[in-house]
Amino acid sequence: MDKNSKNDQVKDDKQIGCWAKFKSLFEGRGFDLEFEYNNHRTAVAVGDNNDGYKKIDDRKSVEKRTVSESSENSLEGELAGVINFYEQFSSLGDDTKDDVDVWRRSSGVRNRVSIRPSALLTNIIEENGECEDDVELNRSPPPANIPTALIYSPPEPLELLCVFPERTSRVCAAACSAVERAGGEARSLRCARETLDALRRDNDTRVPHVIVVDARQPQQLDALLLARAIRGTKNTQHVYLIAIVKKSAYLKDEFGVLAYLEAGFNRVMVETVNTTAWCAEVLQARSSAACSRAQIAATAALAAAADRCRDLVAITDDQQRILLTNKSWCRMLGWRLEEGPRPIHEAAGGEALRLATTGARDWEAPVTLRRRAAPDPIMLPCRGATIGLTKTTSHIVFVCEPSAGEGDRGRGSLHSIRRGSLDVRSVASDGLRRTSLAKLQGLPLEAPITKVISLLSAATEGAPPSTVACIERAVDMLRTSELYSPQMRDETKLRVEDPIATDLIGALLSREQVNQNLVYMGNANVLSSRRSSNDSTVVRSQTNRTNIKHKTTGQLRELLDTALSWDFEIFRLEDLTRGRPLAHLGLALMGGRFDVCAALECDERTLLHWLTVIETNYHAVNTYHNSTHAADVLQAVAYFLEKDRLKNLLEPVEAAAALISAAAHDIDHPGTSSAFLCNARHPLAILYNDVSVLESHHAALTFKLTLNDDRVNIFKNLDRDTYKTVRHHVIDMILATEMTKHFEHLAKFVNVFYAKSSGSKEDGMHTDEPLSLDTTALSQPENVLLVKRMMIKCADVSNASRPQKFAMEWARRIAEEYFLQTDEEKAKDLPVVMPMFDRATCSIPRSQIGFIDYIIIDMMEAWAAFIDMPELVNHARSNNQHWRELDEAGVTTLADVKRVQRQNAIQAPPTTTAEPTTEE
Ligand SMILES: Nc1ncnc2c1ncn2[C@@H]1O[C@@H]2COP(=O)(O)O[C@H]2[C@H]1O
Repeated sequence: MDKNSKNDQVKDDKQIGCWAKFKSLFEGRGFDLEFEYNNHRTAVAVGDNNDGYKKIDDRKSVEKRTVSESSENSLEGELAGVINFYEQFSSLGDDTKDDVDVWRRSSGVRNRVSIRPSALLTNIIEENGECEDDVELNRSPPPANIPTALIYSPPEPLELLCVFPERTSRVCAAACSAVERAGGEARSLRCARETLDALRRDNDTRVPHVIVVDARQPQQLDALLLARAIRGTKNTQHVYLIAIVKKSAYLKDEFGVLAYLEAGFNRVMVETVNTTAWCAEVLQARSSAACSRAQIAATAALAAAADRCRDLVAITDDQQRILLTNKSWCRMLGWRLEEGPRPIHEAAGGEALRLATTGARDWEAPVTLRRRAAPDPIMLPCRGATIGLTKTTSHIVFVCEPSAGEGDRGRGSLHSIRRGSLDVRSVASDGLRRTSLAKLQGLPLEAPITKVISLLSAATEGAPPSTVACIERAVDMLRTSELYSPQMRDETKLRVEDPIATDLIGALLSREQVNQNLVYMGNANVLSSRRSSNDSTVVRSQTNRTNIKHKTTGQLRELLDTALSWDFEIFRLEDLTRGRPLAHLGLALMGGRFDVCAALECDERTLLHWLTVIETNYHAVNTYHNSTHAADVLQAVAYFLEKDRLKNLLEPVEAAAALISAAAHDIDHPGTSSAFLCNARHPLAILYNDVSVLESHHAALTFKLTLNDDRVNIFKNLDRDTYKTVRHHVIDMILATEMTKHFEHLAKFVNVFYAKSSGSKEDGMHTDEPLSLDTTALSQPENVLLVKRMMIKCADVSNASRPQKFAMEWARRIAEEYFLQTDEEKAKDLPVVMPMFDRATCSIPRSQIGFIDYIIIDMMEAWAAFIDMPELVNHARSNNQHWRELDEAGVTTLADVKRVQRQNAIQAPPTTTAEPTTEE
């Protein structure tokens, strides 16, 4: 074929392909069309009301082409219009390999329809919405190995359509009579127009098995043009097309058949009037057509199956260009339902792809998939296979198992988890929910835990059964929402052996002690009169109290000089300051050593006022949760801040925030627990919805008091951003003191800063392995947050890690406070949060042993190694031992403990009583 005729052919292709699409897709539907070619929008269209053809050039000029009246409704007329359009259209470029994109606007929605004019099979791709039927049938070649059951097709009466311009054609008559002899049915038509009309009309009911086209008289019937038009019509892929040619023409050109085959004919046949020959011919054609139809239907069924499965499926050609993807693939990776052929490596990588490219026939390996909406790839287990009828590969199939998804997964098996539905449609039946869920699925959101589960799931592939079982267990645990909820390591033993410890730890760690079914108490202020009322925020005026002068007597000064030692005499400070240790110690540490005033750009006077207001809002009547406890926690935080690890880590403003949090962390503590407040329906519990009641109140009141009055507002000179940062840190640290989240904070800290050093057992569940400190994670701010939380938490319960005499006094004080709560609960007929903490029966040593064993030791070990302060653990262990000895010695009640304390005091060198040093 010379270049000119080739070009003509190409042009014909375009015309026919386009025409066919016009006819089958747009006719009568009132579409507005735009064509995009080589990304150059220009073009055309069939007008809304069949008013002609428009040309819209570069979206600016609109040229209307009206089909002449005379040619309207005729095949020639329509073709003429389309040819006119295409002449202009093809002048844009001659690269016929490119798809032509047609933008179809209908009901305000723009759909892209992609047409490849030069292809025998015209692809139609709809960008929005579901594919149309013809898309399903056209889009992929049959797989190489279609199961025979799927392609079995029962014999059916033969349908023949003859297209012969000559009414009295003998060839046509012979063909028709052969069909009748074979028990089939024949129709004959005379022109292309009638043929195409009939095909469209009967498209769903009577698509013939065989169409015979008379190609002997091109002037009367352009057989090649018609063949292309037929192939461009819906549901005609399986039709067996026979071209009838003259013997002379047939014999003239040995490659002449190629033009027919390219146009869509299946066979070129020399004219014959022999009925027997025709009979054999049509029977063979029927069989071939039926087989082709069954294969196409089977392909459609397999494609539908792929679309409905939750695995992500992609099929490539031998060049690894993706030809077909299923809906899960599109949803998960953010692809459109049908994308033009694109290299798989744009979407996938990893071992699976390596195996696919090295010619493996069948493989299972992890694949990494890139999602359009998310920066990080996901790793999934993938099974793949190469398909080919012969030794050469025609297709490569990738089936990737989604990791845990929504929907109907079963529990307990990794397999079932991996099979968790990614198909959000399966979990909702109504369209609205489906849409919004589908949107959610497309959001670029993924929690790290999801990635972890994906990775773990991928790691099971090919792993030994013991490892798979271990990973399954791990994934099961990770899937629970209560990742950090406390689980006592030896709960049974604790319960059986020590109900007191169980009581205490249970109360500290769990909110379940709260009984929601209580009878309403009537009076919301159920706090006893021994505690200040906090049913409304208490902002006590400090006017009659403020004049604390930063003047200290010699003794106090001497004591404060030791403020940064771990055996700091906190109770002596309490005495020397007449129960106002916080302001003094705060001024010494925050104003002096840590220069919080410089960090916050406030003067010392403001700091002094602030400390005073904060201290005033602690309840001196509380035996434990008073300002001495606040001062003690402040002192511990200051001590920790002096450690090299933290000194080098925290900015001055962060250190200031830590000291502020420590000082204020229990402000206005009522001396009863959050559980008590919830049970009593206290206004604070109502205000904070029973969630983190006390801690929320401490944080909120701190800011309320601070911001209320310029004279105490230590934040007043901070710029907006710094204030926000400080506020964030203070709130975060105060909230971290909530004991129900104890294990959450501890586990996060340990997970981030400790690595298993060696000796890990195969099942990975062994917990007593040596941990080695790894501080590389400190470069990330969110991990520094974990450090700060851990710091205030350890400070908050550091009393058990103090030298023995301090630990004992704190234990006595907290026990007293617990007993008071129990007294009050009983008096008010409230549920008793810690029934074992009854002053008559409770063993204080045993409560301390439990507290140290279950709360203190692990945490202090982690923290002590981090800041290099072994005495934290040493003191805790020796206190534990001491309590055990006291327990064995029969020490039980408060009175017993006090007696021991007195004996110890007599044995210890006397301490001088200090003069009060503050002026009021
Ligand atoms: N030595 C101790 N013995 C028993 N419980 C304690 C001891 N020290 C602190 N706690 C508890 O630990 C809790 C930590 O947070 P709170 O300060 O709110 O309340 C504290 C007490 O309930």
